[in-house]
Amino acid sequence: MPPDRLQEPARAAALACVPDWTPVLERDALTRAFTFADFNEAFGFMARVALVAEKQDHHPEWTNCYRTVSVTLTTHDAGGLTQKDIDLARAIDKIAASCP
Ligand SMILES: C[C@H](O)[C@H](O)[C@H]1CNC2=NC(N)=NC(=O)C2=N1
Repeated sequence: MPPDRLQEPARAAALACVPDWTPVLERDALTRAFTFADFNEAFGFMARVALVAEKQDHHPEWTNCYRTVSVTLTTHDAGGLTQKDIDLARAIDKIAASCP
């Protein structure tokens, strides 16, 4: 059973928890870019996020160009944003905050 898409007013409250992420309205997704000191740090971030994504069974759409990792989150099974995206975004923010 896919999780329910976030609807107002819960959607606004959920988005307030991830203020550094930008809504992608045409996809009902969230996106954020992270830039690190070098490629090694960027890849280390990705490795840590990958483990959390697997644990949450919720996976990012992402690209990496040298020091930058661009992450987009949406719930494919639901066709839009769910609480799983918010939870993963917050986990990703914590990982990024702990990187040098
Ligand atoms: C079978 C497995 O639980 C599902 O395919 C999970 C895997 N990871 C996922 N990740 C994301 N972003 N959206 C999903 O709907 C999703 N579904």
